[in-house]
Amino acid sequence: MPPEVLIRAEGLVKTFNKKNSPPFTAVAGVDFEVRRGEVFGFLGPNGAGKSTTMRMIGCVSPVGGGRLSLFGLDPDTQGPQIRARLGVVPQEDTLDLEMRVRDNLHVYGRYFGLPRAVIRERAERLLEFVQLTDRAEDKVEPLSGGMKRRLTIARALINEPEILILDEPTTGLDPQARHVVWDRLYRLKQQGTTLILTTHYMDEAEQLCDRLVVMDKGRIAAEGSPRDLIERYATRDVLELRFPLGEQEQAVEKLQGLGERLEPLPDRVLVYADDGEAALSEVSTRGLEPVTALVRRSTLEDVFLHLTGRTLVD
Ligand SMILES: Nc1ncnc2c1ncn2[C@@H]1O[C@H](COP(=O)(O)OP(=O)(O)OP(=O)(O)O)[C@@H](O)[C@H]1O
Repeated sequence: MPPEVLIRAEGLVKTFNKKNSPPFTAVAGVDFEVRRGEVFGFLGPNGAGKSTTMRMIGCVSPVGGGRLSLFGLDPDTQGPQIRARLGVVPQEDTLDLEMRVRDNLHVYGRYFGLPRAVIRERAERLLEFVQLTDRAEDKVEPLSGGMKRRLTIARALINEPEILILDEPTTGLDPQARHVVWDRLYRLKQQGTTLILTTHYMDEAEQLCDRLVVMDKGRIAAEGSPRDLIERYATRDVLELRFPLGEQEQAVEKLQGLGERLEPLPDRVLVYADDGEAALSEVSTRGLEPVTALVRRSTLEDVFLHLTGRTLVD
């Protein structure tokens, strides 16, 4: 049996009316399905419409047009029933900084109307899960960014949600803290929780997502697994060449026809070729002397560049 579809969006739209300016469409008709047990990602740069889409999924912002259903329910009329089955980790931490770590979980449990004994048991289990047991009695304020993010994740799990929604879960964290968060999210997936996340980090999308949509300017540019997308929209290798100041334009002329595609960026030229090493030796055959030359595998960043002509992080 194919996995159950938990979220279905068809032609989903969100338009904001702003004073003294024309209406702005942040989400311009997107279609996607999220299946039980998968990690589904929205990858795109700032302003692509990811958070706006998440807010509609989280039933905190009304659907502006098209259709959206979660668990077969309608967010317009059945928001509370849906919210009871969701966990939400917003982009900005909204923890109570003056409160102790453990109390942040207890307050949330009471918000969901859970019995005290259940809250106590779950809070301890979740603190253990996010590795904050030894900080349970501390105030939230002095915790590191990574700890706060983990506590927000624990808080979002207090109602044992079927779907956990994470809006940019590791933005602003240092590399080590990001890896700890990724590890916990991976564990949740193994335990069967469906995860939806937004990110503008291609490494995060590649590490975590089973499937993702590439979003740009309110639209979906492509959909698939990270591997599918790379196979479909990029070559196996990329050769990155940097030339002395002012010499790139001339070099690009000499590079014409090399590999499948050339992508001149302000500070370097990308040569898309399945065999990067062979392309590199052709560079010197053509009499070019780059300052640096690097052969690497294609990533989702290359997919995004191909689809939109821009890099993910400006
Ligand atoms: N309440 C609002 N009123 C007016 N415009 C809005 C509102 N919310 C979002 N927008 C606009 O909609 C566009 C999409 O924003 P959104 O936050 O969904 O993008 P995003 O892909 O999540 O990017 P980010 O990574 O910056 O959160 C932006 O241009 C934003 O300014």
